[in-house]
Amino acid sequence: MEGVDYLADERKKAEFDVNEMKIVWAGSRHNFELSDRISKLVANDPGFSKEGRTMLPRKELFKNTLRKATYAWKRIIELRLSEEEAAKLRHFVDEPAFTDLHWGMFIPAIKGQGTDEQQKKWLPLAYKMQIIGCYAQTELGHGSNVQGLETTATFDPQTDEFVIHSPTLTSSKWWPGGLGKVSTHAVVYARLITNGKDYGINGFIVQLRSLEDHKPLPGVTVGDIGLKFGNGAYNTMDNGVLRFDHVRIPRDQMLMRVSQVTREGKYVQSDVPRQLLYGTMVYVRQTIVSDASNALSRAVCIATRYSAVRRQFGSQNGGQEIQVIDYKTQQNRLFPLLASAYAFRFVGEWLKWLYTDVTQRLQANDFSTLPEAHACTAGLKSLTTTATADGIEECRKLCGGHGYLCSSGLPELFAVYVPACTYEGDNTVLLLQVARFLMKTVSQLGSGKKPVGTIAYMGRIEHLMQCRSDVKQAKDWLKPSAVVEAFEARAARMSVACAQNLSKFDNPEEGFAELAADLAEAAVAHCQLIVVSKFIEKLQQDIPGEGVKQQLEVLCGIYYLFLLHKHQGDFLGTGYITSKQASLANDQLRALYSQLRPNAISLVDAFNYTDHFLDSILGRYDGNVYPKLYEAAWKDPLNQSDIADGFHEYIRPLLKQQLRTARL
Ligand SMILES: CCCCCCCC(=O)SCCNC(=O)CCNC(=O)[C@H](O)C(C)(C)COP(=O)(O)OP(=O)(O)OC[C@H]1O[C@@H](n2cnc3c(N)ncnc32)[C@H](O)[C@@H]1OP(=O)(O)O
Ligand SMILES: Cc1cc2nc3c(=O)[nH]c(=O)nc-3n(C[C@H](O)[C@H](O)[C@H](O)COP(=O)(O)OP(=O)(O)OC[C@H]3O[C@@H](n4cnc5c(N)ncnc54)[C@H](O)[C@@H]3O)c2cc1C
Repeated sequence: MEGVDYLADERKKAEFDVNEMKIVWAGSRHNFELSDRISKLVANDPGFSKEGRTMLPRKELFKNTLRKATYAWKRIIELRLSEEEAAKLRHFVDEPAFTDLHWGMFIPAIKGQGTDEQQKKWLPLAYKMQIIGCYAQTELGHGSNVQGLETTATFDPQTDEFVIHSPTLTSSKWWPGGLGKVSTHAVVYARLITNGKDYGINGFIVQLRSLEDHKPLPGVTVGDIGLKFGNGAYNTMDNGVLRFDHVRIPRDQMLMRVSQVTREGKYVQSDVPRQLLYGTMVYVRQTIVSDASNALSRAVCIATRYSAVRRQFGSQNGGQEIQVIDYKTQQNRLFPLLASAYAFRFVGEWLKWLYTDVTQRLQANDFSTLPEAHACTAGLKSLTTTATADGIEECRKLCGGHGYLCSSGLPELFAVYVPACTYEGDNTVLLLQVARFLMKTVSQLGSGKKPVGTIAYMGRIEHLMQCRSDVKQAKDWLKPSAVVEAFEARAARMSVACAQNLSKFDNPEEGFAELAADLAEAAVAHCQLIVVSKFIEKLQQDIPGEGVKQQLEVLCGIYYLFLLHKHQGDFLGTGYITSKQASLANDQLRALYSQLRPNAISLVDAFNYTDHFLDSILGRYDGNVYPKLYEAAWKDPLNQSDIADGFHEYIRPLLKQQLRTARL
C-alpha cells in the first residue's frame, strides 16, 4: 500500500532529535540545507533517473552518462549554481563520469603545480569546460612506483618544445578516468630529460584531441581499456589507454611551480620540496576519506532499514516473527559499521581541516607539516576505504538473498566503491608510507625533536611503554582517557617493536622489506588511534539537540570497543590489557548494542538520503520492500515476454528430443 510508513514504529522509538543529528552529520546547518536542497532537486528531475542503469549494454550506458553529465552542466548554468552547489549536484547525480577527474584531479593539478601564469591561462578554459582534462599518471607497467614511470618529455632547445614519447609498450598510460573517449587534454606525468640528463617525473599539460572534430591529434593513440567489474557500476567511466609518438608541446606547458626548464634548457629546482609534485594525490586522498563515510553510510542505511523490515523465526501462537535486527549476531555485524560511518565522517571533517591548514602553510612557504599531512591522508585513505569496501559487502550479506539483487543497490555500490582500495594509491603501499613515517619518528625520539600533531603521543613513549590499563569494571571502558591510552600504548608499542626488529638488520631497506607485514599492522594501529581520538575530540565539543550527544557517545563506544575486540591480540600481546579487561570490554560492547537498538533507524535517517540517491528497494524510507521487489522483478527485460528469446532455438528441440526418447 502506497503512503504507509512501515518503519513508523521504529521511528517512534528514537531517543534523540533526528533533525539536530542531521546537522551534526552534515557538518553544519549550511551544509545540511545545501545537501537537502540539491539532493531533492536531483531526485525530482527525471533527467537524472537511474532506472534500468544496471541493464544497459556498455555503449548505451556510456552514452547515457555523457547525456547526464551534459544535462547536469546545463542545469548548473541555468540555475547559476555556485561551485559548492555544482559539486553537490554532481555528487547526488551519483554516476562516475569524466567530470570527476576533470574537476577532481585535472583542475587541482594545475592549481597545485602550475605557476600563476599557467593557472591564468588554463583554469578559465577548464572552469568553462571549453577543454576537458584528466590525470594521466599510471602506466601499463607502473602505477604504485611513480618514480618508475617510463614516458619521456625531452626538451628540444631548437624549437623550445618538449617531445612527449612512449618508448615502450609498458609506458602506455593505462587507467586514467575520462581519458578513453572524452578528455581533450591531460596532465601527463613523464620523465623530464634535458641536456641528456633525466630529472625524474614532472607534470605536463598535453592536448590529446582536436577541439574541432575531437579526433586524436597526430602522434596520439588513445582509447578505452575495456569493461570493468560489475554491472553498470564504474563502466560509466572511460578509463583509458594513451600512447605518444614524439608529440611536441610548448615549453610553457610543463607545470612549473616545483621546478622549471629555462629557454636554454637548464633545469631549475624551486625552493619548494619536490614532493609537492605528489600534491594532487594528497588532495584527492583527503576527499576519498570524506567520501568513505558517504558510501559506508549508504550501505548501512540500506542494511539497517531492511533488517528492521525483515523477519525470520520465533513466531509463537501465530504472532509475528522476530525482526532480524534483534538478533545479537546481526547487531554485532551491523552496529559497528553504523558507528564506523559516523567515525569516518568526523575524521574526514578533521582531515579536511588539516589539509586546509597545510595548504595555507605551503602558500606561506612553510613545509613543516607536509610529512604529517602525507602520512595522515595516505593512512586514513587506506584505513577508511578498506573498512568501507568490506563494510558494503558485509551489508550485502546482512540483507540475505535479497542483498544479491541489483535492485538492493548494494552490488552496484560495492562495484563502484571497491577500486577506491586501489586507486589513488594501493592501500598496502600507502600503509607502508605511514610505517616509514612512524619509523622515522621513533628513530628521532632521543634527538630532542618533539613529535607534534597526530604523533605527539610518541613524546610520552616511556610512559606508554610501561603503563597498564586500570579498567576494573565494564563501564570503566566508557572513560575516554582509558580508551585513548589503550590505543596509544598499542600503537606506540607496535611501532617500537618494529623499530627494534629493524635495527637488527645491517641494511635498513632489507629490514623494511622483510618486516613489511608487521610494519603495515603498526600503521593500522596508528591510524585507528587517529580515528578514535578524533571521534572522542568531537564529543568534547558543544553538541546541541536533545539526546544527540548521548547517541554519539554510544556510537563512539561501539566503534572503539569493536576495534578493541577485533584486535584483542594486539592489546593483549603488547601487554597493555589483561584477558579479564578484554572480556569486560566485550561486556560493555554488548550493553551499548542494546542502547543503540531503539535508535538504529533514526540514526540512519539522520543521513538524510533520498530514495533516489539510495536507489535501493531494501533501503526505501517507507520500508515497503516486498511489493516493490515483486514489481521490480517484472520490469526485467527477461520478463517482457512469456517465452524467452532462444527458447525455440535451443530448449524446444531439447524438450522434443526428451519427449521422443520417453515415448520409445
Ligand atoms: C576524483 C576521484 C577519483 C579517483 C581516481 C583515481 C585517480 C588515481 O588513481 S591517480 C594515480 C594515483 N597514483 C598513486 O597514488 C601512486 C601511489 N604511489 C605513490 O604515491 C608514490 O610513488 C609512493 C608514495 C608510494 C612512493 O614515493 P617515492 O617518491 O617513490 O618514494 P619514497 O621514498 O617512499 O618517498 C620519498 C619521500 O617523499 C615523501 N612522499 C611520498 N609521497 C608523498 C606525498 N604524496 N606528499 C608528500 N610527501 C610524499 C615520502 O614520505 C618520502 O619522504 P622522506 O624522504 O622524508 O622520507
Ligand atoms: C578504477 C580506477 C581508476 C583509476 N584512475 C586513475 C586515474 O585517473 N589516473 C591515473 O593515473 N591512474 C588511475 N588509476 C590507477 C591507480 O592509481 C593504480 O592502479 C594504483 O595506484 C595502484 O597501482 P598498480 O595498479 O600499479 O598496483 P601494483 O603496484 O601493481 O599493485 C599490485 C600488488 O602489489 C602490491 N605492491 C606493490 N608495491 C608494493 C610494495 N612496495 N610493497 C608491498 N606490496 C606492494 C600491492 O599491494 C598490490 O597487492 C586508476 C585505477 C583504477 C582501478
